[in-house]
Amino acid sequence: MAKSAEVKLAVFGRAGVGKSALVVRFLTKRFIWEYDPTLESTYRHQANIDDEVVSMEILDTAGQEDMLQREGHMRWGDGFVIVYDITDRGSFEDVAPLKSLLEEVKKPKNVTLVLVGNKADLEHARQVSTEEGERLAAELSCAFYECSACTGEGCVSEPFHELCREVRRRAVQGKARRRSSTTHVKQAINKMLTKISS
Ligand SMILES: Nc1nc2c(ncn2[C@@H]2O[C@H](COP(=O)(O)OP(=O)(O)OP(=O)(O)O)[C@@H](O)[C@H]2O)c(=O)[nH]1
Repeated sequence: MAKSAEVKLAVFGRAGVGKSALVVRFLTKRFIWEYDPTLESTYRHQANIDDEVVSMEILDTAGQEDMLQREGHMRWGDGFVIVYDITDRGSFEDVAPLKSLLEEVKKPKNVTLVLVGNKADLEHARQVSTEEGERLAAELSCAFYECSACTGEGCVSEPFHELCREVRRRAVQGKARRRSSTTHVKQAINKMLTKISS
């Protein structure tokens, strides 16, 4: 039987960058032109990723959420998609502060994220180059994708799947570390007991 895992993903980014459009494109392979500005929505989705059945809970946050809500959503998530709009430099400038807030809320080692530049179909209106996106992702130590929720170009599924992979990798590493430190403690106690009894 295939292994299974549950992963909670939250999607952040300035209002209007296309968070809802991306999530809906990922889940349904469709694009819907107009959405009500999101209050917040949660979706469930299952995918087979590297021979593991991954159950995702995806939270599409509201670009205009307040700080308290934002921090709550950051605490909730295991992994994060930060989205900017390649035709809106301001949305790109929001990315680094979002990462810093994530690090404050989660502690740096618990922040697993991918960066997505959306609206790649609007090349004529581009304000952020692909190289700038790549550079920022390198600074933030995360994977980077450019895509279009509108046309589906740039493989919209990949950021979500890669994020699940990274969350799972880190969970497995964390478990191994905890197991090895438990083993060390057990060995130390055994040593002490051997000494006392000899
Ligand atoms: N051309 C183009 N338009 C897009 C794309 N993605 C989203 N849009 C449009 O951008 C607008 C905002 O999209 P939303 O998905 O509502 O953005 P959001 O980030 O969820 O916004 P909030 O819910 O207010 O935070 C809508 O009019 C979409 O049709 C894209 O890839 N290309």
